[in-house]
Amino acid sequence: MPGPKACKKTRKEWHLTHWSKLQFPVILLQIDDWFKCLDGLMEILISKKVVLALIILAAISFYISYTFNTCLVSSIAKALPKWRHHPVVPNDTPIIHYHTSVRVVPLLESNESDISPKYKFFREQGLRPMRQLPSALIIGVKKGGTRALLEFIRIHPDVRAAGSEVHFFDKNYPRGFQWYRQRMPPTLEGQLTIEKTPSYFITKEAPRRVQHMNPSTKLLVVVRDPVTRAISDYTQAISKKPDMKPFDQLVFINSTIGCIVDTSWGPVKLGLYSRYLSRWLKYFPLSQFLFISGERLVVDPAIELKRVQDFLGLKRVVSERHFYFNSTKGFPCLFKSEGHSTPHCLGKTKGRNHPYIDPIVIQRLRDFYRPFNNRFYQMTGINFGWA
Ligand SMILES: Nc1ncnc2c1ncn2[C@@H]1O[C@H](COP(=O)(O)OS(=O)(=O)O)[C@@H](OP(=O)(O)O)[C@H]1O
Repeated sequence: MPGPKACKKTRKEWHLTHWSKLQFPVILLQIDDWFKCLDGLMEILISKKVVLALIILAAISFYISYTFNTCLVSSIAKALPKWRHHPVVPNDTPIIHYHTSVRVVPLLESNESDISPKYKFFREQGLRPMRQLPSALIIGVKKGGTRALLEFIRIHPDVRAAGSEVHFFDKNYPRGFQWYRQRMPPTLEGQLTIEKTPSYFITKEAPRRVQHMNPSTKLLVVVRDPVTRAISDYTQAISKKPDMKPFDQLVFINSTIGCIVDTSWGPVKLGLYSRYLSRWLKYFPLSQFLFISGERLVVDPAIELKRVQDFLGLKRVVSERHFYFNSTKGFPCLFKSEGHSTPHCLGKTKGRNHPYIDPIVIQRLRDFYRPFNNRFYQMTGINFGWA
């Protein structure tokens, strides 16, 4: 049995005594013996050479990890500005759906603002809607029934419309066509984009500008008896400015009832349809216009919608079954539409009560408009029957 001095032997001796004991009969090995020899083992491990080797090893591994991280950070930094300078995904970038727990969100262009069911449907089908410039415009006339027409035609599954008036061809033209296109809803191939801004009809530059966008643009004009149109226009104006003078004072020069009609007053001037139309006809053939009767749109919307669908080359989808007459409102309303799944009418700014106007004033206005109306009937080939 080795005594306490056994492990104070030289390393050579230790190898001789203990390694030989490991390789040969284990019986010879005594637990006591091993405890005492641990000291010897430690002595070897903490010898100077081992410590030096460990320091070198640590230094090498630190250098490798530092170099790797620096390269990684610099390559990310190089890539970042590219994302910043190209914020818009081209329109033909496919929308990818991954069925994993990670939600993939289109990084650069978001169509999330358009939450209409038609749009959601496209996305669910993996289709790629794109924004297009309108191929049809409701250009007028103000207070003719343009909102009703837009809301009725957009029930059609192949029609998508800009919700609010964009005023591109009158006020926003300097912003450019790219800006205009971005205001349009996304559509699929075969779907038609439509926009309505009634002031286009009376804007001098609009015909040339629309032609510049697309000479085959289809133009829809909802017209209404210019006398009731003028009263409707006045009703809207006084609702915003209650201290306005009465209609019969504004409609005549010098406020003298029955005297000369003031054609410089907006509500009167806008009813001179033939004048405005002749401007448009310098840029577009008559075949590119569809004139819709504002009166018939109230009495029988389905008939007018049939004409509109035919003119736009659409399947006849919108029909009688989409409308009901709301006797409280006094106007046709919709059972459902793009934005509502329940029956609803147009807003309360549509179908306002008109103020009482002296019948003499009305007759005077009718006489005034007659020659202009006849001219308009001749130009369009349609007798709208305004008395
Ligand atoms: N279904 C239905 N519901 C409500 N109102 C209807 C409808 N169909 C046509 N109209 C008539 O539309 C008139 C408003 O015309 P616009 O939408 O062209 O007005 S605007 O120029 O956009 O302000 C509006 O004019 P007012 O009656 O003077 O308010 C209505 O007569």
